[in-house]
Amino acid sequence: MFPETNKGFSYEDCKATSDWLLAQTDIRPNVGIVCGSGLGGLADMLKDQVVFNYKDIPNFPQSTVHGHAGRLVFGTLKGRPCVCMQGRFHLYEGYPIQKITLPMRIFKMLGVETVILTNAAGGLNQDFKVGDIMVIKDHINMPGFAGNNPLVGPNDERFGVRFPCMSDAYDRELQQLAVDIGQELGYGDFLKEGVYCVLGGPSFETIAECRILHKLGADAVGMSTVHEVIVARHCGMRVVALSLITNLVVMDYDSQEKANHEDVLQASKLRAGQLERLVSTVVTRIEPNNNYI
Ligand SMILES: O=P(O)(O)O[C@H]1O[C@H](CO)[C@@H](O)[C@H]1O
Ligand code: HPA
Repeated sequence: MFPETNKGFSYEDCKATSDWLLAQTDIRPNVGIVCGSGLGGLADMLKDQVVFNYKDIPNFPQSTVHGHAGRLVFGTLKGRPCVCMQGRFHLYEGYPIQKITLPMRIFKMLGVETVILTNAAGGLNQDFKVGDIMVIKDHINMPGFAGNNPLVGPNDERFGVRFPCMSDAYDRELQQLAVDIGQELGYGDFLKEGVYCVLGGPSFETIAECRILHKLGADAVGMSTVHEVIVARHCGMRVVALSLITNLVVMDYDSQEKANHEDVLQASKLRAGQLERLVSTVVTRIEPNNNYI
């Protein structure tokens, strides 16, 4: 009934991968972190590291994008066991959508309860500046409008329900926690909240496309995160996601600005340290019993 490419990985495939990982480390993470473009330094914060190259992990795709190292790092952050993807997968790399989101199901099987995702994104909101950190409160899944959703294909109820709710995709308490911590750290001037819109990429948006996205209510645009969030929510993990605004999109035909990935990576360096501090503080305030301190 479903074409071969939509079948994704079975529960047993995912279990084989997570068992393979668990057999090689004593760390039992309850927080999973995904590093966006140029934000791989987040993984370097982990102590007592056990590192796996993606190429060595059964069933894992390979990272092909500059700024995504391709390593799964287990470790502790101020004593809290974590696992961190130093490099994620994107639709435009050519992998089936079920493959780019496979790590979320592996996270779940490793024992992860909370996923913290980061990304580099283009700012659509006219009040945003390069270097702003946006706490994502909602998303627009553009590829999903055309049926490109990671949950397409047979549904295995052991992962989650056939029709998962997405109106609560971004955990409100965790959002508030991120905002509160941002304020405490003195980030008020560059801490924003908003809606992230995902496109397939890899071409950046045209001026007309940016204008539409802005009119639709998106504050930032990128090529990731949303697919991972859908799969993470499907299997019941809580999600908080942060966009680093690395460029302002071009909305004006008189502008000479041109988006490019090297500038994105360069700009992510500006705030990488502060973003790392925000994420690590969020991690230390999440209790294993899912309460916040
Ligand atoms: O979303 P992350 O992985 O941070 O990467 C962003 O940066 C790349 C474009 O420069 C795209 O892949 C976009 O999605
Ligand atoms: O302007 C952008 N568009 C899409 N993805 C991005 N990732 C960083 N910046 C951008």
